[in-house]
Amino acid sequence: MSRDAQKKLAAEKALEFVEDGSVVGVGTGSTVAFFIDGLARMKSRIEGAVSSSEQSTRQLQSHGIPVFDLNAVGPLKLYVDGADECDPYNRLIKGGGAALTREKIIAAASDRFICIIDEAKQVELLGKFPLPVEVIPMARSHVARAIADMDGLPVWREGVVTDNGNWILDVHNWRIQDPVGLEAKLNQIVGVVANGLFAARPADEVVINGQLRPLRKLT
Ligand SMILES: O=C[C@H](O)[C@H](O)[C@H](O)COP(=O)(O)O
Repeated sequence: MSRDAQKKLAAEKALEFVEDGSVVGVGTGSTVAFFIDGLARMKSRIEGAVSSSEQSTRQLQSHGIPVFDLNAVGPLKLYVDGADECDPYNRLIKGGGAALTREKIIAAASDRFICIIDEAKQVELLGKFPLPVEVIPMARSHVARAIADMDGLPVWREGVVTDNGNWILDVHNWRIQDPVGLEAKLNQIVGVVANGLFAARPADEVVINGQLRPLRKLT
């Protein structure tokens, strides 16, 4: 099956968990684009969506799906989003599309986070995909030096400005043994807005090959 077919299959499975009358949290990316197209088919059954990016907002609105401010709707029952990497414990690297901060906010504000991926995103250890870190522009060099001190190799994603007006450093060279620890450590660097590790709040379920994989507890 092609990667696009796998993405579509995952998106279609996630649609089964959208409740009538609900406001759905919507992520960003090529996998979520299939989910939004599916959501359009059932738009009369939902109240609307909270969007994690300008890109997703445009797609939702082009289908006539109302987009709400998170502050106006409170905690969400369901958030659906893709990922760049996923480990066996549903911990993720996200932010390949620079939407990590808003994605993390919506994931935190949702009861249930279903992550939709294709097989190529599955890894044993996170870090082959460079870890995106959103930084306040004036702090770029400061944050880069702090990351270099942690043996990371930060590369500025030049030309990219996030929806929040910030910049992205992509960190190469890390094989991430302790995702929860690294996520917290990066958040301590002054000038970091958010990092693309979703480990403290992993996905509750991952949809892969059309199957829902529940959270596997760390022993
Ligand atoms: O910033 C972007 C998001 O974290 C996406 O969820 C992630 O990059 C996966 O995108 P795609 O479904 O296009 O591979």
